[in-house]
Amino acid sequence: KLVEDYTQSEAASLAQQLRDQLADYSQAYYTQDAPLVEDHVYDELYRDLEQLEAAFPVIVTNDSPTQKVGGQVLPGFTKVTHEIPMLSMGDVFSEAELAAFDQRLRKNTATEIEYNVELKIDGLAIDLIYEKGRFVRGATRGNGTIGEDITQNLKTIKAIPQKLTRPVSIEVRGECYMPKAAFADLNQKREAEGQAPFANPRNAAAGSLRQLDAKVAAARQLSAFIYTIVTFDDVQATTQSEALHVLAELGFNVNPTSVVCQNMAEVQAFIEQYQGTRNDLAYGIDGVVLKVNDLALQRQLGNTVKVPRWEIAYKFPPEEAETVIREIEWTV
Ligand SMILES: NC(=O)c1cc2c(=O)c3cc(F)ccc3oc2nc1N
Repeated sequence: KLVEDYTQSEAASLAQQLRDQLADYSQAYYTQDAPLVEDHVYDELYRDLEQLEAAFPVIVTNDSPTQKVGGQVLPGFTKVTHEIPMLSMGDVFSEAELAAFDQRLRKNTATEIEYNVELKIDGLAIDLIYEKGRFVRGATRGNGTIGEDITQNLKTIKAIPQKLTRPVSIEVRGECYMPKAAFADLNQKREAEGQAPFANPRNAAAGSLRQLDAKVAAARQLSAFIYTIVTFDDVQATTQSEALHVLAELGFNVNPTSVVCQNMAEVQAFIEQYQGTRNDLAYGIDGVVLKVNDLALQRQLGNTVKVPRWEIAYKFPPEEAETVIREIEWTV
């Protein structure tokens, strides 16, 4: 049937079927790492939806995948207030400091402690707010209390769902990053156009999210991993590892490599595993994050003015330095 042969209500219901199908396909593609259909199938359905919405503009919905790429260029970013401050993490650079963190915690708490250990994605922190399962606002950390509203740019990131698998109202946080391959492509283009290349994927991601024209941000192939549930009105979790499962069930892209460790020997094994193989990852990491797994204990330990007491980031030695040293050894 040609688009013109449909009545408006037929077009509206067909468009919604297409949107639901496309949402299932992109969710599977970005969260289960298991595409349900070939890309060309997705593209054909997407084009059908675009044609239906072009023929009947009134049927467009704001969560339609066709609306992911922003419309007008913004004059600037409006400010947003984080009701619950977005803190940064304390960090340590040696195993000794890491052991001291662990000792200090164990001294302060009567109960046993297990950690949820996660890769430290080298990107920038983002805050996402969903109302009844729909993405309504995305923001940068800013100074922790005042951030910038970058909803329009975050809507262009395929790994950030417009609609959750359940109509829950929730605030979550994660890391927006540029995959290494996208970073290499972007710098190749920039050098071909005589523009200065970005120094690293983190700067490239930050620069892309600061774009006032969402079409530019959309072209930057950004991605995101979500790692924190901020509000628990509509969802429950008692540990960080459980919270990550809940986030994945809701349709968020969650990094698959975190593990629960009972002691520092297990933490050390995780560090050694990933410090050595970080070059094989499709995204940049600059360390690992240890989090007290029990959420009630996290709340009991609380935060200092700047950082949570219940987590620490262990930073890997900078890899650039290692390669430079290796080259010098080679020439000698
Ligand atoms: N870069 C990261 O991969 C990463 C970063 C943070 C944070 O910055 C962070 C900051 C907080 F105040 C609390 C929890 C956090 O958890 C985190 N977890 C992660 N995996």
